[in-house]
Amino acid sequence: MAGGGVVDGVRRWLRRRRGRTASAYQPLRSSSLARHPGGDGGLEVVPGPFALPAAIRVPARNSPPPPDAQLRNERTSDMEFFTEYGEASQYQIQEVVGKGSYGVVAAAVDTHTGERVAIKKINDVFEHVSDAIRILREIKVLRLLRHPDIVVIKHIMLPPTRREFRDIYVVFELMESDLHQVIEANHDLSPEHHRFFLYQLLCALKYIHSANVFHRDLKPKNILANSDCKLKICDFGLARVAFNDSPSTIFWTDYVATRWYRAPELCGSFFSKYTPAIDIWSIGCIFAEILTGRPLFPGRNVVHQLDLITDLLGTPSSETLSRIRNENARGYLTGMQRKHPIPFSHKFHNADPLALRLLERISKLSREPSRLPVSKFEFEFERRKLTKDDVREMIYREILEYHPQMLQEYIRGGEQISFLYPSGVDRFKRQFAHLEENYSRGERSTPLRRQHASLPRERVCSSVDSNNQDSDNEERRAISSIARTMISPPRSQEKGKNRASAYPNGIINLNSNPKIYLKSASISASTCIIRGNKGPKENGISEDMEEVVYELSDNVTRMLS
Ligand SMILES: Nc1ncnc2c1ncn2[C@@H]1O[C@H](COP(=O)(O)OP(=O)(O)OP(=O)(O)O)[C@@H](O)[C@H]1O
Repeated sequence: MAGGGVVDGVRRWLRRRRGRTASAYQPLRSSSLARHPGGDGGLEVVPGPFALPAAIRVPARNSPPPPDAQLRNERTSDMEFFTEYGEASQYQIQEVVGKGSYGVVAAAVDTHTGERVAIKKINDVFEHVSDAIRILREIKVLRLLRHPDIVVIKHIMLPPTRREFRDIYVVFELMESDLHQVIEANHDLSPEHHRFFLYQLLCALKYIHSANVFHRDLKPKNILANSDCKLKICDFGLARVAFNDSPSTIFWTDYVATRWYRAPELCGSFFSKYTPAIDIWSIGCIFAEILTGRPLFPGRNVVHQLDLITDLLGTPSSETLSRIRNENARGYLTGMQRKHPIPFSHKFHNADPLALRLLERISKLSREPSRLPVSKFEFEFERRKLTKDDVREMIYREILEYHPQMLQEYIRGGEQISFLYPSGVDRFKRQFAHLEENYSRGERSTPLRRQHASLPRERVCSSVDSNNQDSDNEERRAISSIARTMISPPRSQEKGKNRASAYPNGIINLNSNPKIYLKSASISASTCIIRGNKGPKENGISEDMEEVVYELSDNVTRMLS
């Protein structure tokens, strides 16, 4: 879909530059770019086309005072108490390193490996269903997208209870800073830095888009950075999965992605269908900011945003205008005084001409290979109206992905598993509260308000992808996951029963309450999958089954709405 051709373009640019200024390059310091994990868990070899540029400055973090004595004592006693179980004593929290509207992020040490990690605490996850869905989406996407240029979730702490938990603690690899701060702190970035940053961003984007995912909120603050110039894309809370190639209507009414990096078609719902070009646009804006040190289109509102974009790129052609669905947007742009594009060499005086050629090409959609789309079953929840309990169950199921033994028990239908594995969350809560207090004092900051997440509902006409063979295992896991978690089983049938057996042979009573129908649909799919190894695809699910599940889902959605 996106990024592939542009990545090739960057490689060519790098090679040409290398030919010209070979002496300026140092030997490769890292081979991390050389091997990218594929979506199927394998490795794809990507040529590392250039050496790493010089280290960059990353602003120092404020270090709050060490925890007080009481906390130290609690920590010691907690550690002793939990040593036997591993989980809770595994991380020693050190300092708060960031705050977003969804959580506080602290640096910590994994005492098992000595590695430093970042732990994000998300409070009151279920206060609003839309926030909880955003978090579910983010942890799911990050579990499925594994790439050196995308931040990795290493672990998620086990909540103390399955049905009542409210906070979650997600353990990420620790990064030193983000691109926003890097741009602010480094006014002397070299062309080598520009290229290396862009290369990493495009590699990540190629991978994200080929998995059929749109990030939708790319901006410098959502790109984590290290002083060795390593970048990693984070914050997938607004990401969406494009399920197939057929038309999909996306309602963007409450879309809240940062305006400055927003593609023009999102400044007033121009079209009914959007493409990965929205992310390519954001990357173009970010790249321009890397080149100049200033945001390219710092619009004060949506109308001002369109003014700034057309000031540089000119007013759209009448052909483009005629495709704009939204009358207000079309009217505004049609009535705008005609503007001609400004040559990029005038706007970016000192930039490498090859970089500018690339920047001009970034809005082209045509070079977008696709491969290994993520399973649509993983994101089947996007098509439903979910209750808090539904989302809680799904998040719990996601968390179990990081607790394999418990996952096995969960799949077998065990209910009392948490007794065996005490959660470390209570201790974390106290430590975070302490650190946050100091962090806020040091920063004189007030807690950020959560922006209510965009929750555009997508209507997708299902069609079966033909190139999904590599993700068969993922599909099976996903369907199995839906079966277990999409909707909790009726309370009356929960205790001590194997859930699949509550619906023998997958027979569904169409006269029952629609919610039960929904549950039945999921469970019958699971039953089929569990027994489905005898089917035509050895380890896969049949395409018919996909359609059956979707048809059932659609029926239920209609019945519920
Ligand atoms: N893995 C990490 N390593 C180091 N710092 C991090 C990491 N993840 C996040 N941070 C820091 O914490 C801040 C908040 O994190 P994040 O953006 O994930 O929170 P959020 O609540 O989703 O934010 P937003 O309000 O943008 O949605 C980031 O801006 C970054 O500075």
